[in-house]
Amino acid sequence: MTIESPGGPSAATALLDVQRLRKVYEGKGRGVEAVRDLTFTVGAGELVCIVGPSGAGKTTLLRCVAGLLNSTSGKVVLEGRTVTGPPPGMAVVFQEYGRSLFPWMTVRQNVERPLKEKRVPKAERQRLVAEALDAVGLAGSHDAHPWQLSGGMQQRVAIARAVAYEPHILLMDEPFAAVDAQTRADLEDLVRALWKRLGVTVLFVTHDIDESVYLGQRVIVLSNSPTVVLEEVPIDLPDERDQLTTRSAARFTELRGHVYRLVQRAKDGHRPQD
Ligand SMILES: Nc1ncnc2c1ncn2[C@@H]1O[C@H](COP(=O)(O)OP(=O)(O)OP(=O)(O)O)[C@@H](O)[C@H]1O
Repeated sequence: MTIESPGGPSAATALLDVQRLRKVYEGKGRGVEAVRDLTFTVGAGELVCIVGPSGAGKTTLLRCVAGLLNSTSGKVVLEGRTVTGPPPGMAVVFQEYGRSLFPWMTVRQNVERPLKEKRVPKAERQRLVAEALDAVGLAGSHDAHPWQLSGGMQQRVAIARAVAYEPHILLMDEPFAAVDAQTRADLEDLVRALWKRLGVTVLFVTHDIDESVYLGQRVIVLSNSPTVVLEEVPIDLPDERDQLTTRSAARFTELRGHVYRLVQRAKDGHRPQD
């Protein structure tokens, strides 16, 4: 099987540029080196997935990219500016939708809240909220409260909230890990549809190899902690993807097998120079 050499834009043309990122958690007496040396770029409008074994430092990486955690060394540059706190052009969807939505607010109020903080005028806010809820298939649930919705619907609200904010880049940290398989498939297709429709750049972290190949234009495979990039795998599947045809294509199986073997080697402690 042929896998083309790593893709990815150059640092000069990248929307997101992660340079030699290192993160050591300082504990009592000793530090935990979660991320050793991560370098990669994401171009404007790309959909890139990150996979790696459990504990590989995926969440640590995403929190550094989102400006929620300071790195020990190296830097994250978004749209030409070094990230030192949550950047204005970024939205994040976390795995724990239950905790990310305010239970006392309606769906509409949850989606609207970041727009109020951004001081978007009322009429514009109403339009953005209605469009975002429509786009995720929740046009009829504006006045519901999160606790009245299923887990999958709650995650749709979290996605709508991120999309309404009109981010330049959307970070997603294992967003579908807690929903059932059928809902997960629907939400994967929703992410692809929104990405195409809105032209937003997406960085999607998952431990699910099939999901990374199905969603991504490129898959960045991380080594075991302390983490480095093991390989960047371009996903040369047709742009039109659907759960049945794409997942049963021979090329999907090849790519999935390739990423699977990389992750297995990562679990065994393989490093790029081995
Ligand atoms: N606050 C912290 N203090 C100390 N060590 C931490 C902290 N957060 C994470 N770690 C350690 O850093 C490493 C990477 O953790 P991280 O949660 O980023 O990995 P992950 O790839 O997201 O894991 P998973 O796939 O299981 O969610 C692990 O060894 C973890 O124990």
